[in-house]
This record gives sequence, C-alpha cells and structure tokens, in this order.
Amino acid sequence: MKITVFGSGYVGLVTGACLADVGNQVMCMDVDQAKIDKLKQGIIPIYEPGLEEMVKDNMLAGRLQFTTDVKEAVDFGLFQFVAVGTPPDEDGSADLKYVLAVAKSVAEHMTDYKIIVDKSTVPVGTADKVKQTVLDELAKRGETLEFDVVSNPEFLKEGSALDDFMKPDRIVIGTDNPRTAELLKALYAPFNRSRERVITMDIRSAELTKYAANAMLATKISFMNELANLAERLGADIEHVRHGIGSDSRIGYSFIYPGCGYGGSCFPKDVKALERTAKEMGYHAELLSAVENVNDRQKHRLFEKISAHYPDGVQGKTFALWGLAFKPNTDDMREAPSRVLIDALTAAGATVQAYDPEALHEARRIFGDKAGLMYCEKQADTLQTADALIIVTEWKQFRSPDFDALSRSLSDKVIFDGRNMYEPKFVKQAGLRYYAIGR
Ligand SMILES: NC(=O)C1=CN([C@@H]2O[C@H](COP(=O)(O)OP(=O)(O)OC[C@H]3O[C@@H](n4cnc5c(N)ncnc54)[C@H](O)[C@@H]3O)[C@@H](O)[C@H]2O)C=CC1
Ligand SMILES: O=C(O)[C@H]1O[C@H](OP(=O)(O)OP(=O)(O)OC[C@H]2O[C@@H](n3ccc(=O)[nH]c3=O)[C@H](O)[C@@H]2O)[C@H](O)[C@@H](O)[C@@H]1O
Repeated sequence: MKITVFGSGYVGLVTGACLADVGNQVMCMDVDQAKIDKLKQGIIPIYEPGLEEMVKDNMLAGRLQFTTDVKEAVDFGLFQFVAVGTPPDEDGSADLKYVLAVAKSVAEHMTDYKIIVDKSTVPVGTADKVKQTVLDELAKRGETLEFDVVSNPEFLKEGSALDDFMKPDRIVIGTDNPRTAELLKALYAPFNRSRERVITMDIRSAELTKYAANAMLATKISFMNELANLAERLGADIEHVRHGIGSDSRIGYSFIYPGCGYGGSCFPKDVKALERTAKEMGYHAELLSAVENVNDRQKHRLFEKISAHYPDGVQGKTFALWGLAFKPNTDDMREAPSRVLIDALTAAGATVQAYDPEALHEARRIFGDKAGLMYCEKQADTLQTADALIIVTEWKQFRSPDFDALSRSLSDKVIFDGRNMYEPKFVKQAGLRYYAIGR
C-alpha cells in the first residue's frame, strides 16, 4: 500500500519505517528541511535503538522516501498519516496548529479519495475540526472530493519504539465508516497476526482512549511517588511495598516504580491537556490536577534530600550527575527531572559534572554554557573531584558501579539515587551514605 506520513519526529519516523519494513511504499514529509536533508543521507536526528538500521534498509530497498514537497507527499499515499507535534498551549490545552496545517495541505493538493489518519495525540473533537478544515479548503477549490478522517492514536514508548510499533498491545481505530475500518485493518494486518489486536470504535472514544491511557499511567506513577514520600516518614521501604502490591495481578508490576518524577514529551502535556478539556466541559478533574501537582513536587525531591544532607548549603560542592534524558534509551530531555535538578543545584552555587550515554548533545543545546554545569564525555570523568554522586536516569550501565571505588572517589561519600537502582546494604557496605526515594 502507499502511505504518506506527515511529521518525521519520534512517531512519524517510527511509523514510516515500520510500515515500510513490512513491504509498504512510504513517503515521509516534514517541513524541517535540515531534518529531511539528513534523513535522505540516512542520518537519524534522534536516538532510538534500531531505527537507523531500519530506515537505511528500507531506503536502500526503495520502500522509504523523504520529502519536504507537500504536493508530492499528498499525491503519494492513499493513507495520509498525521504525526506532527501537539505541544501544550499557554493554558495547557493541546495546540492543534500543526495538525490543522497538515489537514489544509492535504485538502489543497488532493485530487482523489484520501484517508487522513491521525496519529498525533489530540483532544476529543479534533477529527471534526480536521474534517471541517478539509471541507472548507475543498470548497475554496470548488471541489467535492471524498475523504475520511480516522483517529489511530499511537501508544509507543521512546526507547522501545520499534518493538512497541511492531508488536503493539492494541491498535485503536476510531472511525464512523466501516469501509475505512476494513482498509486500516488490512494495513495493520502484518502487526496483527498472532492475536487480534485491532479495537475499532467511534472517533471521539478513540481520541479519548489515548489520553486515558497516558493519564492512567501517570496516575500510577504519582500514586507510588506519594506513597514513597509517606514510606520515608513511616520508616517503611517503598521497594518492598512495590513488590508487595505488584504481585497482585489486579495491580501488576508495571509503571509502579517510584522516582524523581515522570518527564518526557507526553505524560506532562497530556495530563495537562486532559485537565484542560475537562475544564472546558465545566468539570473539575481533581484527580488529574493531583497527579500533576504530585509530579511537579517530586521533581524537587532529590534537591530537597541533597539540601537536607548539606544544611549549610551546596555552595562550592561538586556533584557527579548520571543521567540527563527523561528515561533510559533515549536522548530526549523534554520535561526531564534532570533539568529541574540542574537548575536548582547551579542556582545554589554547586558545580554539576553531568554524563548521559546519549543526551549530552541535547543538554548542550538546552543549557549551553550554563554557569556551574560541566558536560562529561565519559561516566568516569564526572567523578573527578566530586563530593557526591546523583543518579537521575536509570541507564543499564549505571546498574553495577564499583561501590568501593566510588567510596574512594567521592569526598563526602554519599549517593543520592532518584531511581532506586541499588540494594542499600551493598552501598552502605562500601562506607557510602545512600539516599533513595521512599526508603
Ligand atoms: N514521542 C512519543 O513517544 C509519542 C508521541 N505521541 C504523539 O505524537 C505526536 C508527535 O510527537 P513526536 O513524534 O514526539 O513529535 P516531534 O516533535 O518529534 O516531531 C514532529 C515533527 O512534525 C514536523 N511538522 C510540523 N509541522 C508539520 C507539517 N505541517 N507538515 C509536516 N511535518 C510537520 C516537525 O518539523 C517535527 O519534525 C504528538 O501529538 C505526540 O503527543 C504519541 C505517542 C508517543
Ligand atoms: O504518548 C506518548 O508519548 C507515550 O508516553 C509514554 O511513553 P514515554 O513518555 O516514551 O515513556 P515512559 O516509559 O512511559 O516513561 C515516562 C516517564 O515516566 C517515568 N516512569 C515510568 C514508569 C514508572 O514506573 N515510573 C516512572 O517514574 C519515566 O522515568 C519517564 O520519565 C507512554 O508509556 C506511551 O505508551 C505513550 O505512547
């Protein structure tokens, strides 16, 4: 089948590459000329395991192309996937300007039937706005061409995006046209072989399903962070509690890891946008605002612990900081807890020697020559003249450090762990003080 994908970011690029990988012809379109120039040379602008090889293989096989030419893109596919950003507006609602710009482009150039498939995360009712935009544009052209708008939200996670796309838990298709549902089912058939994964529903429910999933996951995390803070005060260990409740299959083990707060491009913005939608409907979504408030507070927990350990302040102290990305296996630092911590530490006069396996370039782009922040190319370099170690992101390579060597390196012999990576007794055996979350 022939597919056009608008937007070559995390979602668009993964969607395009995976659909090409199962034999479709795919054209990815982006307005960012520099990005498309790089992609045409096989250079991937983001770090996502396996993506570079998949993009290159499919380009070589002639199944995946890139363009900035809107007309070429619209002409190409029967399916017009929309995978552009929906960043938060000033009031927290999702900004639809990129989505509606794509709708307008499709309508300006289409000459036959098109299926506009929305993969971007958009508030309930957006498909109606997309439809109206296309109708208005076609009317201006004096055309009455047929088209459909489908909601097909994406549930992939950064860092495991290819696997999530290739073996999804579910494929949600929101449409009011049974014929379109069948066409999408055919498109997704290669990802739907081992068991039935396609769930069809009306468009508005599909749009809400995406927010419901992210808000539920964010709620689980904030709930655990709330309990972690309580466990500390009660002399309990949240890690034991986590095992204790995760073993209940009704609760499950996933997404109940306490930490220094959730980040990323989606949970923070989607919880806010859903809250905003509720407000527009005259409904105060109390639980959602609590989820958000708990998370905002949690991002300051590490600094609070550090400040409590150094009652005279951190002025003149040097911290090794491991992990800048909002989670492992990505270079994405959008809403990352590391950003809040670095701002707080440097504002308080400390020096931060930061390392991340993939996100250093992103940190440089965000912070530039920030006073007090040093970028370390090697994990070991962070420890030179460091007083203490802070862990913000649980990269695999941080799992088993040599605690005795750390004890010798760190002048103040202390570790602040925002991801509960270590067994406290092993850290303490090396003569180190260990602060974690909720224990
Ligand atoms: N990042 C993630 O893990 C996930 C994101 N989503 C949702 O998917 C959507 C896209 O997210 P990301 O891929 O992270 O965004 P991104 O910011 O990485 O990429 C968006 C791309 O769209 C391009 N773009 C903007 N206007 C355009 C236009 N008119 N025509 C063509 N391209 C255009 C931008 O230049 C950019 O390259 C958002 O709604 C997000 O909430 C959903 C699931 C997972
Ligand atoms: O809509 C989206 O963009 C995506 O948002 C999340 O994916 P992502 O943001 O890539 O990453 P997650 O693995 O969900 O982690 C988000 C944040 O929660 C934190 N987290 C996660 C799990 C946990 O138990 N505890 C916890 O603090 C992570 O450290 C990270 O900061 C969802 O998991 C995806 O299903 C969804 O498609």
